Amino acid sequence: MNGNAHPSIDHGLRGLKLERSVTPAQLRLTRPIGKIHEDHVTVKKITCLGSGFVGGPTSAVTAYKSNVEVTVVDINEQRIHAWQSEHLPIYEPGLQEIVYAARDGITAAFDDHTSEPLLESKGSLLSVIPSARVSARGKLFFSTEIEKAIEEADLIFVCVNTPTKSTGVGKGAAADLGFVENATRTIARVAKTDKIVVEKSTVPCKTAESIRAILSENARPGVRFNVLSNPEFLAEGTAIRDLLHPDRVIIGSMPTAEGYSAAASLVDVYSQWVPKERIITMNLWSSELCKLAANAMLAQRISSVNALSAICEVTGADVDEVSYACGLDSRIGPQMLKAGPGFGGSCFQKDIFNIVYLSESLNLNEVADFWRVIITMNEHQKDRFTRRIISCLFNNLTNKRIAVLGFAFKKDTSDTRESPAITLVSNFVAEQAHVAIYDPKVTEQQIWRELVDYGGSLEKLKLNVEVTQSAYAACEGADAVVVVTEWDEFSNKTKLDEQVVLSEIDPNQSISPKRFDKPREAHLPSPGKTGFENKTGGVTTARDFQLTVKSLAAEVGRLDWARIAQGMRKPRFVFDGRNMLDHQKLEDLGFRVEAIGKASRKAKESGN
Ligand SMILES: NC(=O)C1=CN([C@@H]2O[C@H](COP(=O)(O)OP(=O)(O)OC[C@H]3O[C@@H](n4cnc5c(N)ncnc54)[C@H](O)[C@@H]3O)[C@@H](O)[C@H]2O)C=CC1
Ligand SMILES: O=C(O)[C@H]1O[C@H](OP(=O)(O)OP(=O)(O)OC[C@H]2O[C@@H](n3ccc(=O)[nH]c3=O)[C@H](O)[C@@H]2O)[C@H](O)[C@@H](O)[C@@H]1O
Repeated sequence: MNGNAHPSIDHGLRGLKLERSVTPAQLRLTRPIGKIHEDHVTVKKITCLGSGFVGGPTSAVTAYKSNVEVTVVDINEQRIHAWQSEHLPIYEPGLQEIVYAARDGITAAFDDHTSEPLLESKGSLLSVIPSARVSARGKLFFSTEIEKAIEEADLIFVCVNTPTKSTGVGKGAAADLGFVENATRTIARVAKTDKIVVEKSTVPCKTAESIRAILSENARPGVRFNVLSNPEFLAEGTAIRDLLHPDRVIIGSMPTAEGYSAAASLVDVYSQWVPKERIITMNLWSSELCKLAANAMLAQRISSVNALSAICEVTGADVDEVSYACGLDSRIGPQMLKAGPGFGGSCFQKDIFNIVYLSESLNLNEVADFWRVIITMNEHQKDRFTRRIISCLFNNLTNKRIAVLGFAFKKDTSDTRESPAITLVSNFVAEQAHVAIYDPKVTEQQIWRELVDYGGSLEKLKLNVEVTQSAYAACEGADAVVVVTEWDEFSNKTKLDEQVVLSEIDPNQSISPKRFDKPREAHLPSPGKTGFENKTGGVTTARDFQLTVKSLAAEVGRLDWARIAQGMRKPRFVFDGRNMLDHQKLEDLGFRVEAIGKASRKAKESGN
């Protein structure tokens, strides 16, 4: 066997003809994880370094679903204290329920049939069932004692941040690996027994080589480390679902007996809740690169559809119809084709820069240019949206009040990193508008922090920006409402539409909740014939779907757009940055609606 190849991959691919008819699923099945290493350590205790958007939810689900005890530590003690409390430091649907179960032993608030948390988009079920607390202790711990937690663990997840470098060589492009290096050095210094070190943070290809070097050079005598790559693919807002039902789990190891043995130990942990055919083993460098590759490809789809949205706005084509039609091609698929104000979040931009920098370092300049255009397009989308707003508002924003609905980079998360809202608000302020911001989950402090980081002093910002506690307060007296984040509560689509969808469903049929998100009822595929798979690739039962719809129907506080209309200055503009609103209904209420990827009123009036 080739000494550099992983046997499980070689076994699978040897003799396999890669014809178009070979589906990814078939390819996966050719990599039998069961064959990897019989003789390996059974993991009893995991320590996770980093309690952020990945470390927290990943640890909670691991503790909840497996028989392993998980301790999460962080250099940010405040964050750990929040994880130990009733007010978790991040918002993610279902997270609170899973943490309460795994940390405190609470057993209620779970679906009787699936044993999964009943996910709600508003509030926590636990608030209505305080008596659900039981005395049994959970398997999830949050601690500030980093060294003790490292010492006790068999396996260590490294889930620390890897932001884009802001100074020095590679500034603005290369990943800052300082946090990974510090974490690695702490492990090397503290560990008194052998450890499996799992790189979960997203890192440039070949980082595991540096981690291995630091660990082996600094290890105490007799202590051995095994480094694995196990990138995380969860998306914020659906993190719990993604962790419970991942499309795939990737585990990269060194092509040595020790490497395979370490991989087998981690496979054992995941196989307690992930089907074996979804756990893929491969070499370390493929594993590191496939994470960057997945993000770059996903971001590329969004920039592609956003580029098309610009053409739609001028021609009168409708971007929702175009992307829906493209998504029906099974080779393209329906996900990540929603036009918007530009992608945000902590990873897409950072990881594309990462690939750009890697390509340039390898003297692959055309390759670097190819990936860089995705970011250029993203910036262009935010700029285009700003210009459209200015143009509609008679080329003048001075002293006009703009209500910005949503500040998080997407719905169902409190995360604001790289949110398009930051750029849009800053652009409006530069035009001397008065901006009123409302977001249901982002704190006022966080909004100020982002705006100050983007540029500007807090004192000056406060002259032109206010953060309100309700959407109505933000919209009162406004000249325009700009919907930036697609929070369900901003929707004016009736629950009746949802019930119609529900009534079409045969309860015995396996269907997907995703169709619920389709932009128009007329676009819904006929139930049971074509049903989309959900993001995790799994389908859910009609019963689960009905539960989802029921909990949505029970949701309180959808915006009353008639009330908003009453308080606004005329003409009343709504800029729908997410194509989430029923435009006809808004127009009936006297709004002028402009939306991404839809012909502007001006273009329509001039007959385009
Ligand atoms: N946010 C996301 O949706 C996803 C992020 N990732 C990747 O996962 C990694 C972590 O991302 P997030 O959780 O979003 O970052 P985050 O910034 O929310 O959390 C990272 C945490 O690590 C802590 N930390 C830093 N150095 C430490 C050390 N030496 N010991 C203990 N704790 C330490 C920080 O204080 C921070 O709380 C990044 O590489 C990111 O690219 C991967 C998939 C999804
Ligand atoms: O490495 C990461 O951090 C993660 O990055 C993304 O997850 P995330 O950034 O949390 O959220 P996405 O749902 O991918 O959305 C990213 C941005 O794209 C935008 N988007 C998404 C989908 C779409 O169709 N259109 C669109 O504009 C969202 O509004 C958001 O601003 C990937 O989806 C995850 O698989 C990956 O693990």
